[in-house]
Amino acid sequence: MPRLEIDISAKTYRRPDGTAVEAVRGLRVVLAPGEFVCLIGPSGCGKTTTLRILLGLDRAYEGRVVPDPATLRIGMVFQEPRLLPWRSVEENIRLCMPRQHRARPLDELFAAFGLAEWRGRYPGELSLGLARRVSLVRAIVNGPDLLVLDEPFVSLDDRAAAELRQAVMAAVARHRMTVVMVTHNLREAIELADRLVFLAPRPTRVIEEVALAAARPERGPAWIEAQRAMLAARGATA
Ligand SMILES: Nc1ncnc2c1ncn2[C@@H]1O[C@H](COP(=O)(O)OP(=O)(O)OP(=O)(O)O)[C@@H](O)[C@H]1O
Repeated sequence: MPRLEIDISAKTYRRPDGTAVEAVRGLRVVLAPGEFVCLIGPSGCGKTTTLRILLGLDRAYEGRVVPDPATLRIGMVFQEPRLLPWRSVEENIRLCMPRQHRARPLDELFAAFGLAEWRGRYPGELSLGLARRVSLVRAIVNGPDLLVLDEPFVSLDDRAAAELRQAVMAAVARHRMTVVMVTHNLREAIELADRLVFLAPRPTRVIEEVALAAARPERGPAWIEAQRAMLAARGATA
């Protein structure tokens, strides 16, 4: 994975009545290879718009993403796990693998993510936390260059969110990839990210960047709370 540059000088939507909605203006984020960056911003500021541009789903903007998203292998975890309901957990994962690799053993992968006992089950039998974990494994099974997580912990209870954070850490430890996560939750961002990028209200841009140097396993609750309090005192908000 090379260095990733997201440079959006302007993104404007047109409402059906012709009026303009300026979603992004002058947003620039540069990610080092293997870096984990969290985008934190208020509701409606333009986070989804930025992710859609990063994923190559929206090309109607001024600016550029380098390298072109079309040339990258990207794994994506949406809030909605988007699993095929008529396929088992294992089939959901194998179906997104290249045909020539589909038969490869996945026992170790399922075990590493606590999914061994769930591989034969169907999405309708899974809790939201488990379904997102399956969606995470599906996103990384082919070794992406870039992993994009859109509010992955929203609507989970504390335990399910903690288990999913462990799974994200396991994914990052197992496979070196650049990660972009969008979140409203400052604590979760502090627990996981190498760098926090705070976004302004719409039209969004970067207002502050904070590097977090501590190794992830050393980020206990007291450390996370101290960082959060320090950022809150400086006026950085989620
Ligand atoms: N297709 C569209 N047409 C017009 N306006 C749009 C369109 N899509 C998004 N917007 C507006 O652009 C702004 C940014 O939207 P976006 O979904 O990117 O924000 P967000 O930060 O992801 O929001 P949230 O935190 O609620 O998920 C919002 O004001 C939204 O109403």
